[in-house]
Amino acid sequence: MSTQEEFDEWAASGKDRGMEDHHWHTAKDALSAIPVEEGDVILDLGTGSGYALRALSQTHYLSQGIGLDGSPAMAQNAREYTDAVNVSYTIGDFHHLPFADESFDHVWSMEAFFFAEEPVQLLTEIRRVLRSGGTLFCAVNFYQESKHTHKYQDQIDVPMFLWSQQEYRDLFREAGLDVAAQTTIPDEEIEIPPKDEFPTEEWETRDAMVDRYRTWGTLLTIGVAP
Ligand SMILES: C[S@@+](CC[C@H](N)C(=O)[O-])C[C@H]1O[C@@H](n2cnc3c(N)ncnc32)[C@H](O)[C@@H]1O
Repeated sequence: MSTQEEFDEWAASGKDRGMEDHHWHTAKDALSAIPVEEGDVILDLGTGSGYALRALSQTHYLSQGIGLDGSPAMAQNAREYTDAVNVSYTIGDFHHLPFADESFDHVWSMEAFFFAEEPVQLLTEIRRVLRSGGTLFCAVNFYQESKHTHKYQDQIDVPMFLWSQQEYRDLFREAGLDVAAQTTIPDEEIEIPPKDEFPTEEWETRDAMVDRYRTWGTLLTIGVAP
């Protein structure tokens, strides 16, 4: 199955909203750290339900927010979830961004990066469309150190790449971005049952669940265009 087909199915079955609810636990902290200034233009790559731009447009005066997604069904759902005039959603492949050089102040991407077939090409494209001083906020929960997320690859029919924290930093730099910061954001909202309730349907042990959500949570790597 192609990535587009997979996510078209997710959008049709309402999983886009499920992802939004779940990702919001840590996305809200990461989004609030983006140094958005009045009139900024923001790009959301692999936008899914488009919630990140909806949230930013409610708290900041954006000149424009554009969400790009490879799944037409995801982009269509995202359009239907908002009537904000300065936010739009478009279909496209994030390896070939249909935007002019230096046209964005910030790029946001959550839980989408690891679907790239050519991650360095994706980063190079992001570097190209960012203005000098512009930022990339890249949030992922599927990464090398968070070993209890590795099983996610078995639950989805498209290949995902598994980088370490160091590899994210190295590849950002290889694409011409400075690394401003890297941090992990714990998911404090997910409820973790007491020890005697394990195993659950999804988790073998309580320790595994704590490791996944509280210890490693979401990896946020922040790049800056020089
Ligand atoms: C796991 S979802 C995350 C959606 C949203 N960012 C969130 O936090 O809920 C990954 C999204 O990336 C999109 N995607 C995957 N590969 C893509 C590509 N090559 N170009 C554009 N979008 C892509 C998928 O269609 C999907 O909507």
